Amino acid sequence: MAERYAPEVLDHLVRPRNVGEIEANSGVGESGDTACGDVARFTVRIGDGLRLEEVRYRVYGCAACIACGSALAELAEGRDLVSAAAITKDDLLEALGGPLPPGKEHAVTLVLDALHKAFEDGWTRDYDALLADGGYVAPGSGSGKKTVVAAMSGGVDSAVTALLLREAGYNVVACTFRLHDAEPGSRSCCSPDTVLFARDTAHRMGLPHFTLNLKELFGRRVMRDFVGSYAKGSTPNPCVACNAHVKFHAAAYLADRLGYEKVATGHYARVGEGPSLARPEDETKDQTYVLWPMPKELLARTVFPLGEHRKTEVRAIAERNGLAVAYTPESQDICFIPSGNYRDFVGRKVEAAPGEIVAADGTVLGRHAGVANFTVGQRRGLGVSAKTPLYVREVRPETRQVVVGGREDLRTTEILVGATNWFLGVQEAAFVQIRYNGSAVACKVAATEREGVYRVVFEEPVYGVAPGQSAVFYTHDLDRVVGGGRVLRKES
Ligand SMILES: Nc1ncnc2c1ncn2[C@@H]1O[C@H](COP(=O)(O)OP(=O)(O)OP(=O)(O)O)[C@@H](O)[C@H]1O
Repeated sequence: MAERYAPEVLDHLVRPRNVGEIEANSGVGESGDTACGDVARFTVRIGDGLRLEEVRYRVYGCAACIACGSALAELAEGRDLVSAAAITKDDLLEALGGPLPPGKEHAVTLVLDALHKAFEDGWTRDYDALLADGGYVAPGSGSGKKTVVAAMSGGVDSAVTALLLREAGYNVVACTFRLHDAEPGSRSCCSPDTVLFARDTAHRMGLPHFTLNLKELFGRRVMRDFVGSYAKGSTPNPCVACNAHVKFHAAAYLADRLGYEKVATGHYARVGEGPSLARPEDETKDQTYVLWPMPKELLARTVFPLGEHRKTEVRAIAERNGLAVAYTPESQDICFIPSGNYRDFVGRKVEAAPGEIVAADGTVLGRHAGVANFTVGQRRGLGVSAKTPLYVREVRPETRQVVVGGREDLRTTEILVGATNWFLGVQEAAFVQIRYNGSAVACKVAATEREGVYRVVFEEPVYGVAPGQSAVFYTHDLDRVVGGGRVLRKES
């Protein structure tokens, strides 16, 4: 650690480069806050070929921050965007003649973050197409180069994904999505600290990194749907909604803007012929169930490197390569509810309207505070006592009734499935899986007179199937996903 500023730092202080603000800019980024005393603001102008024509900075803070801002602006200007996104803390320190004195290292993080936020702002300004209702599905650039945008959450799976792709000879750009405002102090994938951590991880691997702000899209397509589903008496799966509308579209959007061909995530799945979705090597981590709604055009340009690996190997790869993410815990079920208490989360968003708890014959057994607290198959928290265990059979939001019954009443032998997405021909569907960790049961699938709606008859009964759940169909060898859809309400 240096005891005093290097001559290069002093030079930047005496002759600061690129100070100012670009009026007609392509992106603005600010980091720090006046409470801690240091604020850095970068403006960038991006020209043809994604070249950083101009980079300007302003810093309100200590000498180290000012010198770092000046050095970073000078380093970045004139580069192409991808190369600027790969500038590391060490690159910046090298430009400043070596390490900063103790207590000043934060300056490097501050200015890099402000520059990256300017890039983030630039992408955000331009993605009306991404926010459009149909989502963003490009045909793939097919430039012939091995190029890939790897979605990096800050966890071990996506870090190893990027590493494996780099080792396989791809030009990799890592990107992290801000999906929601993480609850303060949480280790969620979207907390500001996690974005910094993901960027740091990418940079340590020598990879450029971008952040995309997808809060609006995620709020609209995932969180609103999540809350709305409970209020409508149906059971949502936010990971499914995110894969249907957000993650892959965003990665493909960035890939298209960069002229990159492929997109990758750290999901445990394979891309089979067709293309179709195939089960991964590690059956204990199989994520094909939540990937069914991926548009086929996007699957065609997707790589899942972890499909060939077991989780234990993935951690070992991370460890061998000295990645700090090697020991990160498994991510929680729902990324925007780190506490896991989704009833509480929904309860804060939906105005509760009380109603009746009834038996199938209409007998009133009790009262409840709101239908959003119930889901089919639920046993706990009914507030009704009976000699034999009671379960929620049905939620009727229109009459605010929750219908309960015994376990046998949950027995289901047939369902209707809509909003389907098929990778292979429907006739190949031989098994269906109704829950993420459930097992697949043999079934027969037939089209109905309603377009896009299928009748699925189970060969053995399934208990507690809720409307809104995903029904995912597999081939007779159980290896490939034929397609999937959402379970419809009986009367719909
Ligand atoms: N906020 C995010 N930004 C970028 N990519 C993300 C984000 N969240 C998830 N992903 C991508 O989706 C993949 C699957 O997400 P999931 O939430 O299942 O995480 P995971 O299996 O715990 O993976 P990881 O260990 O990488 O966090 C991740 O591996 C990553 O590629």
